[in-house]
Amino acid sequence: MPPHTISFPFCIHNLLGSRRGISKFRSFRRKYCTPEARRGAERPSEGRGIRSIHHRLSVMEPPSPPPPTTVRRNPPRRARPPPTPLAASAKPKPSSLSRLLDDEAAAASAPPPPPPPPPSSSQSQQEERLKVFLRIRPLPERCKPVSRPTPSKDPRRKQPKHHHAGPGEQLCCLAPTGPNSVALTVPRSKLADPKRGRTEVFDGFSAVFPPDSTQLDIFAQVMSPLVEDFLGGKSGLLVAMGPTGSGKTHTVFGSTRNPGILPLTLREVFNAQDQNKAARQPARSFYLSMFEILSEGKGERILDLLSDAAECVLQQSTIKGLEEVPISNSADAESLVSRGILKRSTAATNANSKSSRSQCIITIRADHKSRGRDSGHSLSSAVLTIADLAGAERERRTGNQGPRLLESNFINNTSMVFSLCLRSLLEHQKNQKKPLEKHFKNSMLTRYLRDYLEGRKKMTLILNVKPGDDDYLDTSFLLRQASPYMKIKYTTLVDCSDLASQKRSNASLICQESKKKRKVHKPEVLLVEQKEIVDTYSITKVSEKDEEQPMFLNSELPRVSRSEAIMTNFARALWTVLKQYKNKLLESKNAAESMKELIRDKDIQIMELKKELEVLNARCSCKSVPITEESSVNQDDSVLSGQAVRSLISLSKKSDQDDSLVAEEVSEEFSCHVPEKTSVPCILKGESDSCDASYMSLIGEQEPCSRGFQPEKSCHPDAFDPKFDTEKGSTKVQLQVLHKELDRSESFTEQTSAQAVGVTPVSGHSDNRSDQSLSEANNPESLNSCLRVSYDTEGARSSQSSLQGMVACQKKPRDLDPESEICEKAAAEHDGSQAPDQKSDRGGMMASAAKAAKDRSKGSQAGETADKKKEACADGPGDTKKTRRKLQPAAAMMLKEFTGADMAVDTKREERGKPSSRDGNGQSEELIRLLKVKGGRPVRGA
Ligand SMILES: Nc1ncnc2c1ncn2[C@@H]1O[C@H](COP(=O)(O)OP(=O)(O)OP(=O)(O)O)[C@@H](O)[C@H]1O
Repeated sequence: MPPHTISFPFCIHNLLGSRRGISKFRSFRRKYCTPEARRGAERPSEGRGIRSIHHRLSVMEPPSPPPPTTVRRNPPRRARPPPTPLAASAKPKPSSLSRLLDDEAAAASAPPPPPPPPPSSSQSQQEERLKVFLRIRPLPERCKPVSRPTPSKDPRRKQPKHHHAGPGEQLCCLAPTGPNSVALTVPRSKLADPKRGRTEVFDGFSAVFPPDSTQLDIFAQVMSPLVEDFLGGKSGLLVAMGPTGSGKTHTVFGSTRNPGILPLTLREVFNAQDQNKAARQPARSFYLSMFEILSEGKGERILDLLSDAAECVLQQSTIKGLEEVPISNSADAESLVSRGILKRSTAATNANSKSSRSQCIITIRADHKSRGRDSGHSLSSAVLTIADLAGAERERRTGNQGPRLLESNFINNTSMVFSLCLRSLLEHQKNQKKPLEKHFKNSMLTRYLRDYLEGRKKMTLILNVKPGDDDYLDTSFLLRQASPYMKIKYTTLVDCSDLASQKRSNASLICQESKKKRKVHKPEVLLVEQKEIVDTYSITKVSEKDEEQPMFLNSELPRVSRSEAIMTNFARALWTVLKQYKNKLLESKNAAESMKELIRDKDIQIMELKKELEVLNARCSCKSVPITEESSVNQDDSVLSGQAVRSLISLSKKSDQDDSLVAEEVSEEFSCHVPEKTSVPCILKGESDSCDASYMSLIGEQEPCSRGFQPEKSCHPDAFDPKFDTEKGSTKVQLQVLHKELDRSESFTEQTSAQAVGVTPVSGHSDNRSDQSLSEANNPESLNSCLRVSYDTEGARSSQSSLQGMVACQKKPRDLDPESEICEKAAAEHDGSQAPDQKSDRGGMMASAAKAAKDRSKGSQAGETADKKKEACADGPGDTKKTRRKLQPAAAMMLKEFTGADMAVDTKREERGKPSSRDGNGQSEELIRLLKVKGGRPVRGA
């Protein structure tokens, strides 16, 4: 009995030899042991006791090693049988004879079976999957390959002993197990338990090329279908992937003696071209471009390998600045490629003596010229792309350092991004709810190959692997990574590979989608709409074509939605900016409106002032001023002015001490206008005083006329203090007075002319000397002379005698002018009371008016006087020219001087940033202007 069939307690009982144990043992043996075992157990040689146990243990077989684990990846699926109907399955099984009879009868009566339906194009397209080929590179010659025995499936079979590689030998970890599968065995050194082997079988490849495969074999199976599609107008891509030194470059470019896929493709293409020419089919023109994507430091760069031009720029999936060289035969094309290979950046690493440091991409573009010309449709061109990627590297194996290490990082990153893109596509296809991740954005290579990586164009992968034990990790990683890609389906391939037309079709989709949404968000997509109109116009033909491709449209929806989102965001941003501009416009519009209103108000004010002025003019012209002077027109100016000044000085001497002080200030101020370089400075001081007085008397005379003031109140000389101007409205009054003066001058001239013809003007004050003197002062000629004294040095010289008289008058005013005393008395009598008699003494009226003005502006005069003095003094030297000008009519000149000084003061105040008191209501300037215009009018008789 085999010992392993007996449990331990029974052995003990057997050994003990007890009856009970023996009986139990026998019953157990009868029950569980085989007859052979029973016979063996009953053998006489195998007695009882310890000796028999030892014997039994010695004959026990040694334990066999555990069977190796085999993992199958991508096993081919078997088709399930169609489910049988329940009724049929419920029937009792017929006998074999009856079955035969039934079959014969059915074959005779049944119609012939319909032929299997041919696979439709859509079905075949749906079935089309990403082709993944595997090429196993031969081991280097120095390494003698040692084949590892394939693991036996029978666990009972004795497993062969592990073969240890001798010197110069290398074990292979990868071996093809069929046309589409390989077995990857974990090397012993990598096994956690050396006694347990582990093998992975990768199945489902389009083809597995063993190490002894030739380049032609590869081309025939891998590249030929792509070339056929390309010549048929379809784009295609072949990507060579694999770890460094696995033979990617060898596979793509080959060598002179052993040309790779690219030279063979070029030969194939031009062979087909020759055949087309022979068959007189429309010829195509081909263009070749070759560039590399490399990393020098941080960023990625694109370099054209066929031209000396430096860098190219990647814009979406188009490379700007890339030269496409037209090729007419394979030899030229191959030499071009050879030159490009020489330019490609390579470096020696521990893993490969000529390791590629960049991703190299070669494109062959076929232009269908004749088709475009004849039909008038846009040209379509197919592009065949071959990409030789730089192999993933392990730092430990390559021993890279410094810039090489940076290159390694770039290469590995690009490989990873490429793999992620395919992985995402696969997962998206498995589960449509999973979005297609935008991994392509993370590298230039994937951005360029976006259409292929998102399943819109056909791609083929060729995995290059090294079979050595040392390369197990690289090989395992690549196989695990890439074997799922063969499940990627091509359901929606783009027929037309023309990038421009594809973009247009995308635009048309955006247009259609936006049109739908426009109903909902009308104002938001207003700007987008305009853009879309242009797009729609330019893509009419394409949209017609799109209607015939519902499948394509379905696949484009995610992309379109993304583009739409971008456009919507753009439109929103634009809308916000426009809103802001609109608000600004409204603000400025409101500001303009308010300004307009302000201007309108000002205009109204000006108009009112004008009207007021006209009314005053009319009133003044109605009231004729008594002019008692009969022949003073013909008298000497100096005499007249002397009389006038005399009378005024007498008035001023009658005023109180404060008034005289103010008058002194005023005289000082006016004297400041006198040029310093005058020849008679000592006289001018007194002259100016007298002139001021006369000037004030003139204005004072007019004031009751124009404003109805009481004559008793106007007898104060301060009434004509220039500082009175600072008060609001005073300017208006003064200028009105001046204006009246102008009118008076005119009327006086008229009267004078009338006197000359014998007409004596009627005046109630003709017998009054004071009035006479005032009327003399009112005379333009006398004024003229007075001003001549004040402002014109030449005039002062000419009338020196009269000035001397004026100074004398100033010294003894009371003696010289007793009339002034009377005036003063009258003023004192009527001071503070209302005496509307306009025919009363004008000197008293002036004095009272001046006093009232003085009281009003006394506080503000002190500061103002100082300012004015400064300003006037500053203007003094500049007034030299003024003093030398020709004599003008007194009123005009006075007005000019007055307004000019005011204007100067105002201008300076404005310059100092202080608002002018005269411009408090903005009317002074306008009035001055008007009066200037009025003053500039030629005075009759002047
Ligand atoms: N199938 C092959 N038959 C003969 N020699 C090969 C084969 N594959 C590769 N080789 C040789 O192996 C060496 C490395 O190959 P290759 O440069 O093509 O590797 P690679 O994958 O392009 O490496 P890398 O990614 O570093 O550029 C070359 O000398 C090449 O001749």
